Amino acid sequence: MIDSSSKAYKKARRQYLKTTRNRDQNIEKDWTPFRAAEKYFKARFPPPDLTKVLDLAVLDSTRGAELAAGVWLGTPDAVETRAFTTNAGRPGYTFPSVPGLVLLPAFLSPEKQIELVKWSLVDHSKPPNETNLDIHYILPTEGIWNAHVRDGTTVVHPRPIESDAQYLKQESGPRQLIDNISANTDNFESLNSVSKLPPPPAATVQPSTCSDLLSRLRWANIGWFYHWGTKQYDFSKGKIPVHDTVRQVCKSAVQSIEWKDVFASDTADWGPDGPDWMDWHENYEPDAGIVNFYQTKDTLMAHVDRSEVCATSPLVSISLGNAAIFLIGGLTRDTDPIPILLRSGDVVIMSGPACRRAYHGVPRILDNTFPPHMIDIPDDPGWSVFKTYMASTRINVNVRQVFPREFDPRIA
Ligand SMILES: O=C(O)CCC(=O)C(=O)O
Ligand SMILES: [Fe+2]
Repeated sequence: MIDSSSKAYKKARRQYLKTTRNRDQNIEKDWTPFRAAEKYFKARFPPPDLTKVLDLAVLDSTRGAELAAGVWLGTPDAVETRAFTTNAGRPGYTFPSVPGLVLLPAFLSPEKQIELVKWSLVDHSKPPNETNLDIHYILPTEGIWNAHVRDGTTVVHPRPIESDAQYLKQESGPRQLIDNISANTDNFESLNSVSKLPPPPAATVQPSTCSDLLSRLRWANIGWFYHWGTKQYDFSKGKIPVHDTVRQVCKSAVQSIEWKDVFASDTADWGPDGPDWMDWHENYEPDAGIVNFYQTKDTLMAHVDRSEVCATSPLVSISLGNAAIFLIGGLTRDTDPIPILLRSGDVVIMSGPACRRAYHGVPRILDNTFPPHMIDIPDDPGWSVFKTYMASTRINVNVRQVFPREFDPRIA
C-alpha cells in the first residue's frame, strides 16, 4: 500500500530521523492510550498502517471508484460493530464499546455532498457567522470564499486593536483545547453570567490576500455563538437559525434510527430525568455547531464537547471531501480509542451520556482521498473553483443541540 521507494516516503524518513535524533526514549511511556493513538496516526514516518482502522466503505460496491482512487484503505471488521438498517433502508452501525455512537456510511448522496460543500463556503463562511479569521482580520462582508472567487488578490487588512475596547486577557485563536467545565442545567446560570470579552487581535498580523487567507480558514460558527476564551456559549449575542438544508439532513439522520435498538442494553446514567432518546424523533432540534475546515496537514486533538447543556442529545457530524481518521474513546484519555475511517458523505452521530462526553479527535486527514464523484461534475462549470480548494480539504459540519427538552434558559 505504501511505496517505500517513493520520494515522499524517503523525505518523510529523513525528516523523522532528524527530528527524533535527541528524543528521550522513555517519552512514550507517559502517553495516555489516546495520545499514543494520536501519535501513531499523525506520524508521517512511518506512515500508519490502516488495517486496524474500521473502513465500512469496503462493504459497499457502489463506493469502489472512491476506494480505488485513494491509497488509504482500512478494514470493514477492524472494530466490533452491530449492523442495522435505517428506516430509510440504508446501512447503519452501532459500537458495543461506545454506546450511543452511530455511523451512517454514505448517508448523503453525491449531490447533497456537493450542495453542502457549496453551502459551507458560499453561504455560511461570512457574516453574521463568525470564523477563526474574524478575530484578526476585517474580512470582506461577502465572506472569504466569495472574495477569493471574485478576486483572490484582494488584500485583507488586520483588525486594529482598539484603545478603548476591553479584551479577554488570554490570547485566543484557532481552537484551544484546554478542558472546560461541563455545562449542565444546574450550573448553566453561573456559566452564562461570566463575562465574555472578545479576544484581542494579534499585534503581529500582516495584511494578506483573500486566497492566502482562505487556506487559513479553520472554522465557521453555526447557531448560538461560541466563546472560545471561556469555552462556553455566549447567549447574549442571540442565535442564528441553523440553515434549513443542514437542519433537514441532521433531523433526517436522527429520525432514520430506531433509538430503542441503539440503547436496548444501555445501563449508563442519563441523569435525574432518565433517558430522553424516545423523544428524539419528534423533539430533536439542532441549534448550534461548527463547520470545520481541515487542510491535509491539520489535526484536531482529543477533546470533549461539553459546553452544551444537554449531554445526551444527538450531535450530528457530516464528513465532506477528503477522508480522515476519527478516534473516539471514553470519558477520559485512558480509554484506548477506536479508529474509524470517515469518507465523504458519511454521517456520525454521537448521542447518550457515554458517547456525547467521550474523548474524540481527528489525528489525520488522508491525502489524495478526494472522491471521484466530486471531481467530474458534468453541467456545473462553476464547480471547478470548489474542486481546486476541496482537492486538499476536508470539511466537517458538526451540529449540536445545546438545551435539553423543556429547559427554559430565560436568556435576557
Ligand atoms: O472533524 C470531525 O470529524 C470532528 C470534529 C469535532 O469533533 C468537533 O468539531 O468538535
Ligand atoms: Fe468534537
